[in-house]
Amino acid sequence: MQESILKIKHLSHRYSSNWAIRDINMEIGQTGIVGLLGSNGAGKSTTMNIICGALNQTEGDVYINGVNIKTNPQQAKSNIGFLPQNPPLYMDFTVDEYLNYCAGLRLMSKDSMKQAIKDAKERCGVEHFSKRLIKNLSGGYRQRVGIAQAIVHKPKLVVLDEPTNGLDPNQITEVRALIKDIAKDRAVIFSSHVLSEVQVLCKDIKMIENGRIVFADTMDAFNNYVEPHSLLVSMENLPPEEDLLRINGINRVDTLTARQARIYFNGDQDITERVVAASVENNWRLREIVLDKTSIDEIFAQLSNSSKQITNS
Ligand SMILES: Nc1ncnc2c1ncn2[C@@H]1O[C@H](COP(=O)(O)OP(=O)(O)OP(=O)(O)O)[C@@H](O)[C@H]1O
Repeated sequence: MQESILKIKHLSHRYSSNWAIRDINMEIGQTGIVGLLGSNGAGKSTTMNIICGALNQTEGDVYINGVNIKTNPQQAKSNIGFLPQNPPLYMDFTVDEYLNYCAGLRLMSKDSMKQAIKDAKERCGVEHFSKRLIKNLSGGYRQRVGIAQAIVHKPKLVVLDEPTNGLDPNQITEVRALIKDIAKDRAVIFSSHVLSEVQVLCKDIKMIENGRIVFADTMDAFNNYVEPHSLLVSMENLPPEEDLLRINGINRVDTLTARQARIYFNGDQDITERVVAASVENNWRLREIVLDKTSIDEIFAQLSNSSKQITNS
């Protein structure tokens, strides 16, 4: 079996007296995108900084392609590309100067550097700005340059800390497409506090809250978990609860007002169609039907409270 590109064992970190992360375990494969989702202060940056060797952990181990980053940092880091939350861009460098400098830091040979920089620029769509000063690029293009420095040495693992933060909607779409593209032939782990972003990009999700992993599974499993199980209806002729309970799949009804009820169902999303059909058939005069979507804050609260520690990754 192929070695996982990233393995984290019992990772904990304490800043002075406060634990920022506690007992984090995870393992990710050689390709695909993994999303690290967490609210502000959850511990995403701390985890990523340790994975990339930018911060020395208090406890636990991180292996990059089987190599322990603490005991063998140079070899482990050769397989990592990192875009920190505040990209380390030099505003007075041109794109070419900056990427040359970064390739040098990666100890690339002069011979391989030229082609590698050309490849990274092409991949990130910045080749036409090669001679432009970074300070004269838009936010989206600066982020592309940040990603180009993270892939210039062709690492097997790319770590991106909130890569779309602060970008406008078009730039976000472009950077997401770029992330998808670079993940075709390597593993990418990126952090975000935006659930929809993780949903559109990732095959696996790790949710971190208060420094602990509270959910780790596939995106499909997560979507199942957060699927709505209740809906709100408003009807001119709201029927008695027992009539609504006769609709297949409904297991509870709370009448809220003379015209409004909350209906609980078994998770089968076709329920809305059946409610609409029953309403038409019985002249209940449906005015509104809304699925109760769980907000990201509620999901975090639920997962943190139930301490759902799934570590089957
Ligand atoms: N250098 C530091 N010294 C002391 N405490 C820190 C330091 N860096 C982070 N923390 C604390 O550690 C916890 C985790 O922070 P971290 O930056 O890892 O979270 P995050 O999920 O990346 O949040 P954000 O999205 O706001 O960056 C927070 O409580 C934060 O205040």
